[in-house]
This record gives sequence, structure tokens and C-alpha cells, in this order.
Amino acid sequence: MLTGFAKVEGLGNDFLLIDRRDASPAVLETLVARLQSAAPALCDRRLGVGGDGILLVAPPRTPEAAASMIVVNHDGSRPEMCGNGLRCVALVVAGSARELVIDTDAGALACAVREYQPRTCPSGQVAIDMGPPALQGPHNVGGRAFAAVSMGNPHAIAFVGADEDPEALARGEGPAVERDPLFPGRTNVEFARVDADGSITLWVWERGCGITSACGTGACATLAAAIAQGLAPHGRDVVVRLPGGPLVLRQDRAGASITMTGPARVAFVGQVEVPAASAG
Ligand SMILES: N[C@@H](CCC[C@H](N)C(=O)O)C(=O)O
Repeated sequence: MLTGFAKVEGLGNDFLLIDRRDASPAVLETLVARLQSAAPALCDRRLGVGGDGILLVAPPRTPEAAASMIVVNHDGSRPEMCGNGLRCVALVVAGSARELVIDTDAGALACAVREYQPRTCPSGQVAIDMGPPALQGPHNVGGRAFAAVSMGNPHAIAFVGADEDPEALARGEGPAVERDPLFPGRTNVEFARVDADGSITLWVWERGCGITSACGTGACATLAAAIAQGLAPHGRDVVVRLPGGPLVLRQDRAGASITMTGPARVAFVGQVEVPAASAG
């Protein structure tokens, strides 16, 4: 099956976006199975289009939503949420509307597109109400303390000192933590450092992808863990610096939603063959 796609990115976290808002539930079910099976090849950076994952834009599931987002990781697994991906989906779906709701596997989320550049390959800034974080307590993995936080999808966050390198730790320890038996559904793994100006430097080993240049849900989970540990405040914008650039986050009070603002862009459009799902 040949399908059109847009290659989209938010801070370099990049995806093939396939817009099938016209699809019936049966067509969608088959397509999701095909995309899960084909994801490693489609996302391969030498042999395929290249990407950290696939975003399938599907018809809305709730009356107030404009569309729904289904995410497939590079390895074919299906996560519940993707913050950078949702900014890209909001940008593509928004059209002339600037505020819209998108359904995700983690619920319906409100998005606002700003600074929209209406080109063939549009770009803009997107603010999202990411919903409240769920703090799930500490875990000790390999002698290191991780805070478990869900943003719909799971995250394990470790704060490191100025003498430790979050990139080296994410690359070195991320793979084992992702698959530690303490996290039966696997987990995204964050290594974060709070800097002198109050911003947070963050490297993420993503479940199903490995190191990415940014992770929106990871940044939100890290802010929640930082606030819980007294390392960041409520009621003020906090800049989270990822390898691909900064996200601006804020939580006004305990239990409230986290808002996330950052860029989204269509890089190019094309067509690609999606083979039938392989058996098993
Ligand atoms: N990059 C994303 C998160 C994508 C899903 C993640 N790999 C998972 O398996 O939960 C983001 O920006 O949030």
C-alpha cells in the first residue's frame, strides 16, 4: 500500500505523520497493524524515511476533538502519548483554527497553535495542556534513585549533580533501566540536572526508540519530579533544555495540568510503501 506522509519534527524528535482522518475503524485497525510491523524499516535512517516513530492521525473519538493521534515507536510498540508528536499533529490539523482538542490514548488534550507560518511545509509554536502528572513513587535501579511519573506514558527520572554527565548516563544506563523488571511495560528513562539559573538540562533514553533529541512527555514528567523534590517551583515558567532545544513548561499548583510550549514543523512530504503486516 502506497501512502502519503509528512515528515514532521519538534526539536528534532521526528516522525512520519500519516493523515487518515477519513478512515473507517476497520481500515484504521489494519493500518495500525501494518505500521507497527513496518515501523522499524520505515523509521530506519539509512534504509527508510527515518524517524523516531510514526504518528497516525485518525478521526476524533470524542465530540469536542478535531482528530485523534495514534503513536507507533521506532520499534513498533504503541505508546499512550507523545508530547512532541502531539505538537506536530496539532500544527497539521489546525488549519485556520488555532485552538483545538486532539484525542490521544492518554485522553483528550487541548492545543493552541501560535506563530503559524502557512507554507506548504508549515511551522509554528504549539502550547498544549498536557494534563496532570501522576507521581508513582521512587524506585531504586542499580543503586540509583528514579522517580516514576506517568504523563499517560511511563517515565523514570534521576537527578544528577554537576559532576555527572546526563548524556553519558542516558546512553550508558538508559537501556537497562528501560527494561528493568520494576517497569513491566518498560519505561522512558530521564537523566536531569537542575542548573544554577533554575533551568533543567535533560537527556532522555526513550522506550522503543533509544536516545532522542527531545521528549515532551519526558520533560513534563521531569518537571513534576523536580517540583516534588523541591528542585523547581509551581507557578513559574521552567525551561527544560533538551539536546534539540528548549521547551517551556509550567505547573501552577500540585495536581494541576502541566502546560508545554515548543516548536513544531513539517520538514517535507512524500509517499512511501507500507507492506502488509508480517504474521506473528
Ligand atoms: N518523544 C515522545 C514520547 C514518545 C513515546 C515514548 N517513546 C514511549 O514509549 O512512551 C514525546 O515527545 O513525548
